[in-house]
Amino acid sequence: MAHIVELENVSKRFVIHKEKSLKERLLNFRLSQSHKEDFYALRDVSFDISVGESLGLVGHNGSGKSTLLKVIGGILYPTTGVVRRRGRIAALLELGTGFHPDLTGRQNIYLNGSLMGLSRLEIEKHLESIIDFSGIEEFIDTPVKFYSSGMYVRLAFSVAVHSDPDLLIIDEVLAVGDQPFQEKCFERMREFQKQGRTIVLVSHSSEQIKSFCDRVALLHHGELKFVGKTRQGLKMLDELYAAEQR
Ligand SMILES: Nc1ncnc2c1ncn2[C@@H]1O[C@H](COP(=O)(O)OP(=O)(O)OP(=O)(O)O)[C@@H](O)[C@H]1O
Repeated sequence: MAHIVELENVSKRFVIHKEKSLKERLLNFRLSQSHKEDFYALRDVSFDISVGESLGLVGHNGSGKSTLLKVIGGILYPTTGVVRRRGRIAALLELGTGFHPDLTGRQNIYLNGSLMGLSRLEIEKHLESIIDFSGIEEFIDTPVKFYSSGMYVRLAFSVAVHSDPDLLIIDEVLAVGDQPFQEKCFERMREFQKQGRTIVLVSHSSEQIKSFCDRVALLHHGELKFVGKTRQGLKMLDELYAAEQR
């Protein structure tokens, strides 16, 4: 089957700042209070995502899921390794990504839509439908800095699904939407599945992953531990969690 994304030995390094203890400062005869350290959020991750599949990305807090989504979506460059992707991508990442706080909801539809690859004409064509799906027409001319997190997600999801993506990337964000809106989103995502589009979903809800994903990729401390059948991956995730609790 054709691949929409190929990841080859992808690593992502961040530089983190650490406070020195007083002892360390005295022993090193240095007065600076912090030092820099390399931290690998992803290590040597390789796998492919096939056209039309729904892949769940699972792992504990801090395991590298959001970082990997950003690398897949082209928002972050990998430090080493190669990412190949095809088609139009719509990414729903951390709240507020791709939005300007001082602009209104309506203005942000133009901003966000163009970031997702829509022309002004295409945005105008879908404008009413985007506003309608979001269910926040009353606040559409209010600056988004006054939006609740649920309102942000409503607008962001609506723009994303109207951008005609080949690959839809969704980080945890849907969790902040209320139950009826979440159901509406999953309904729309199921339509996407039927149309043969590809979806990558991060969720801490095993039920959501089980009911929605054909396969899962399991990250643990930045390393890919498993890619394959959803039930098997979720079982491994539980085992890793149990091992860490011991
Ligand atoms: N810009 C950054 N600078 C430094 N460290 C970062 C940066 N972004 C992420 N990290 C670190 O990389 C690690 C992985 O973060 P990431 O957000 O990808 O995890 P996650 O699996 O999505 O976690 P969660 O389930 O809690 O959302 C974490 O330790 C995080 O602190």
